[in-house]
Amino acid sequence: MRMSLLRSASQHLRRRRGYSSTPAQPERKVAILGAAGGIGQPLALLMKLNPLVSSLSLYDIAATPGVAADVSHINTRALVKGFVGDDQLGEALEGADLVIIPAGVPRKPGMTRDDLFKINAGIVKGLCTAIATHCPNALVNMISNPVNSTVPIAAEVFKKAGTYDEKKLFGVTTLDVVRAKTFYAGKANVPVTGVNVPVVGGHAGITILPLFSQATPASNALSHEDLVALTKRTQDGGTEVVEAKAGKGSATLSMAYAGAVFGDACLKGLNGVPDIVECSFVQSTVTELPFFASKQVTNFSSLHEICLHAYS
Ligand SMILES: NC(=O)C1=CN([C@@H]2O[C@H](COP(=O)(O)OP(=O)(O)OC[C@H]3O[C@@H](n4cnc5c(N)ncnc54)[C@H](O)[C@@H]3O)[C@@H](O)[C@H]2O)C=CC1
Ligand SMILES: O=C([O-])CC(=O)C(=O)O
Repeated sequence: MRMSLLRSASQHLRRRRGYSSTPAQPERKVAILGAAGGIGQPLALLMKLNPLVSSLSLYDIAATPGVAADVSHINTRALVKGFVGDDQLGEALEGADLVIIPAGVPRKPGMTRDDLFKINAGIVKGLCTAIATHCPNALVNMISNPVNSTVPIAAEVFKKAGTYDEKKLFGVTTLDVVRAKTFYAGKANVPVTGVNVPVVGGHAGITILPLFSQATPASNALSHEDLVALTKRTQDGGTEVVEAKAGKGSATLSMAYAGAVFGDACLKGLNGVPDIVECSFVQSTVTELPFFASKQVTNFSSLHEICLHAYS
């Protein structure tokens, strides 16, 4: 009796967190486009470890079958399939609930994210055209840079195809939040696990605006100079990694972690878990800018219908 009560209480808790293990657990297909890359591979690993994923579709223009074979041996729920080349893109996307896009070239030292625009805009345009055809209802998490431009490009592609739903398109700015939390905890000398810092604006240089005034737990140990230095370090976090990697790309492992955190929040939203809050670069009315990163609460009034409420 005691054991069965404990079991049912634990199942209830898991269901509330979106990790139900009952037969009613929803099937969720996640597709990663650019899955063979520096971000794509560790992101594939992390999504394979996520119990909310039932099907994981790994697509790239290069070498995905090897990555898929490797990840598929891990004994977790998600069934993994690898797809490669233009011909297999449609099959990779068919029925996806969530599409995560880290496809595109990364920066080298001396470049800005805007220098990636020409090549990555074309890649994103092609991939979003296929999403509009094969999984028009999917949530889209855009990682490819420059996020400040690739998200509006994706929106235009979806508008042209007649499938645009602004509540389903997200620029992934979670890495800025991850960095702000880490740097703040270090400076304020508080345990990082309990720290939260909203980051608004965009995902490039001074458009990245960490709101340390709203950080929790609040710290009065930090001087104005500390806050200025923390803000600058968060804004320059990407460049710090690009320079440290000295020509061998930009952040991949921390980005894969951040992408997995944001992807998990989207899946929980789809599963009806209430009040999941993450910052993201979305179509917005918070400022006069058409797109702006701010805190988003994901709620689902019905399956596949996501309602995002921006906080100002
Ligand atoms: N939003 C963010 O916070 C961050 C964004 N990034 C961006 O993510 C992107 C990827 O970075 P990495 O993984 O380091 O680069 P990478 O070069 O290691 O991997 C990119 C992958 O995309 C694939 N690819 C290229 N064109 C494709 C297409 N049309 N369809 C499918 N796959 C395609 C390549 O074959 C490669 O495997 C870059 O644009 C980078 O700037 C990187 C870090 C943080
Ligand atoms: O800096 C870059 O090029 C990659 C990126 O967006 C980041 O690490 O925040």
